[in-house]
Amino acid sequence: MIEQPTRTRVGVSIRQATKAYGVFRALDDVSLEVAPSEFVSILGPSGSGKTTLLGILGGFVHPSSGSIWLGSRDITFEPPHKRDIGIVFQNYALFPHMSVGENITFPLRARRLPKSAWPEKLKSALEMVELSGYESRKIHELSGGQRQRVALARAMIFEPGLILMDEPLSALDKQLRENMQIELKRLHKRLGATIVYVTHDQREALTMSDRVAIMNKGRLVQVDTPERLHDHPANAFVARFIGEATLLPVRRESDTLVRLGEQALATTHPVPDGSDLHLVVHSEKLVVADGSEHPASNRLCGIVTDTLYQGESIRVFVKLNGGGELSFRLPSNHAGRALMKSPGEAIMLALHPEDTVIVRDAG
Ligand SMILES: Nc1ncnc2c1ncn2[C@@H]1O[C@H](COP(=O)(O)OP(=O)(O)OP(=O)(O)O)[C@@H](O)[C@H]1O
Repeated sequence: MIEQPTRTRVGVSIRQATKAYGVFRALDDVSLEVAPSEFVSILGPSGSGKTTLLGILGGFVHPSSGSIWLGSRDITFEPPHKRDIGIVFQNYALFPHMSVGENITFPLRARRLPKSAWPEKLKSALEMVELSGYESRKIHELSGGQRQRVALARAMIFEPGLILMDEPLSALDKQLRENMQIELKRLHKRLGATIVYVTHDQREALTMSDRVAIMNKGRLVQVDTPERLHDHPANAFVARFIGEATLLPVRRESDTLVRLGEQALATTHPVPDGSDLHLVVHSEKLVVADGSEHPASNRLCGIVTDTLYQGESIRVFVKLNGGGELSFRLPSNHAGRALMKSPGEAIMLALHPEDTVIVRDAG
């Protein structure tokens, strides 16, 4: 394994960037600071502006206003090849007629680095992605995961200050994709490169990133650690987008109390002001109330409407007595099955006040 101590670790700063196409704003006043060595994912629904944001970082899209900084350098008007940025695309964009070695050293050729410096750089790039000995192979002789690693080595060989990735794993099957997520995360830890990663897969973003930036309609809605995003979404849009959550309308009673129908629910988190409030119920935070739950837990009563076997878990759908529906999961093991109810049976669920999260509507 090779460390790359020579790598310049720089942060990137997007300042009040807007991209307008006529009256439509693909990006609307977006500011984002990515720290040196940080891994930040951009996550959002289709058309929310992720690729546009990556494009203005890479220099393929010119912002209508605002500026882009790489460390202390204003790169807003620099062409892509002068930006010191490595890019990995979804389809890898490898040259099929070239060998692995020729593909990886391509950026050195493009940058006119003396040929005498290539072998050493190629050797460490191959070691970095664990493909030593593959330099003569043709691209079509590689697996999807290996191709992805070649693309990564090619993006990293010139030691760029910033690496941009646009859905780089989306063409891989589920198993390989999950392995590559872990591999990429390890690689990032080892190399300390600054990475901005676009994905529409929330699980991928939560798994890999130091922070995730959630986009909607050209704007950043929340930029936070995966844990904060999941457990403390800024609003109903983020709550619906992250994790498996049901949102139920509630009324504010006090700073620590809301009402769901006639049922009072306590929370340890300050209840936001306003009349458009929702309780965020993540299925994994609900437990069947069987006496073993925390005594301060909120209780939700209802009738089981359906059960769905999903391999590692059983998803149980419940119609609440006060109106509203939600689902929760039981592990598909002996203990889980012991708590199972059949459709038509009454059930009581417990939700700890710390897991009782209230958000405002997206607004
Ligand atoms: N050249 C263009 N002219 C006009 N509108 C554009 C142009 N490029 C992008 N857009 C619009 O800007 C919005 C954001 O597009 P963008 O490609 O950044 O979204 P995205 O979040 O990457 O979506 P996806 O996940 O589908 O790739 C979309 O509504 C798109 O139609």
